[in-house]
Amino acid sequence: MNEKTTAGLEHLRDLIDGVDQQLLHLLRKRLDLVAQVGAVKHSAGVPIYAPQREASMLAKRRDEAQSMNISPQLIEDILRRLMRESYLNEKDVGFKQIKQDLGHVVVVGGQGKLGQLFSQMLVLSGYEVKCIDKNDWQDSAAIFDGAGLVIVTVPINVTCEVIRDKLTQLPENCILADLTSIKEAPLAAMLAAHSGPVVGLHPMFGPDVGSLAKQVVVVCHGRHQDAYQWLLQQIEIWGARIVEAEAERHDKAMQLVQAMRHFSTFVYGVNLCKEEADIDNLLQFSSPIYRLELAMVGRLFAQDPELYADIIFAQPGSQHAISDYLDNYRDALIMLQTGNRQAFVEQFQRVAAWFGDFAPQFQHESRTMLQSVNDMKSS
Ligand SMILES: C=C(O[C@@H]1C=C(C(=O)O)C=C[C@H]1O)C(=O)O
Repeated sequence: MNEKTTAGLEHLRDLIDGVDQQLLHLLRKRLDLVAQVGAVKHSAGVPIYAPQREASMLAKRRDEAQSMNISPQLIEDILRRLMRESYLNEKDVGFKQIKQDLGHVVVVGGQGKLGQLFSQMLVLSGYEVKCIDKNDWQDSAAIFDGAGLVIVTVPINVTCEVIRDKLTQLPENCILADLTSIKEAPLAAMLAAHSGPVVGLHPMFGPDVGSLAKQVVVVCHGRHQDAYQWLLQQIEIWGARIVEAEAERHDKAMQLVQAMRHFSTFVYGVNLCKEEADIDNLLQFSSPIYRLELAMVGRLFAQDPELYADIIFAQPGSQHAISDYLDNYRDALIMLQTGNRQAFVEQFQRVAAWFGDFAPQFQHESRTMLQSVNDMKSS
């Protein structure tokens, strides 16, 4: 490389640094505005996440980008990342308290990670929260006295037992709710233990989410919906979307969405371990999709085995879903063993037709994810 070109390059790089610094100032300005939005939302009780505003803003910026000869996807990516930052910043000012005269909240299992997250959100919304953990039952009568809401978030395998044995003496108008990832049995146990308002909740996220914006909370109605409607509204203010479901259908879906999926991820990990796969080496040869897949498998093993055992063992019906999967795996293996390439292709086409429009939609979505996996590489 000759001197002159290098000097030219250095000059351009200085200009780029200058533009990036301007970008930083603009980002600061945007974050300050978002903080103001957060304060206004807090006092008005407006949800942190505003999907319509986001959609219309993205559409306008995409159009403008197009007319400036900038890729619309580029501005969309940048704005989506900024909006994620906004949710975290808006959270700092706290949330409007929807129910002023509730009395306190008791979180049963308050030391668990999900219990801590919900306690934090409730405290950020002005509620007084008391926790009960497994060693605190001797004081429970005093803790429950005057409670307006009791949230049960203990391991699945003891949930029904705790409800049945410990939650029969709650104040009459107190709301009893649970956060268990299965719903039918805990809901029935709550309805039997308590004659006041009852609601089953299933937050469809782990405790490591930075914000509840865009997350889903499944609601299975129990009794006296009018009495706990404010709680659903409060959760919406935190940014989450409420999805109503019937307990039995929810549990059936969980056999596929959770039990079978986590189980196959578990087996994938077992297989890598038994094969003594060299992860460093695999990563070197990995495409972004493989890296993403490995990350999804690896992240399971960074978490609590008890939690996954609970989820997988929670419903007897999950065995059938998992065993059907094994049958399909075996059938597919037979195609391979018998060299039946044609059968493979035909099966593939059948499944593709069954996915229908979802297949291209998923391809599109995953492309963006894969690109960000690639962006994260630093060598
Ligand atoms: C800033 C707001 O809150 C959120 C963040 C947005 C942003 O960063 O642009 C847009 C919509 C909301 O989901 C708002 O409501 O305007």
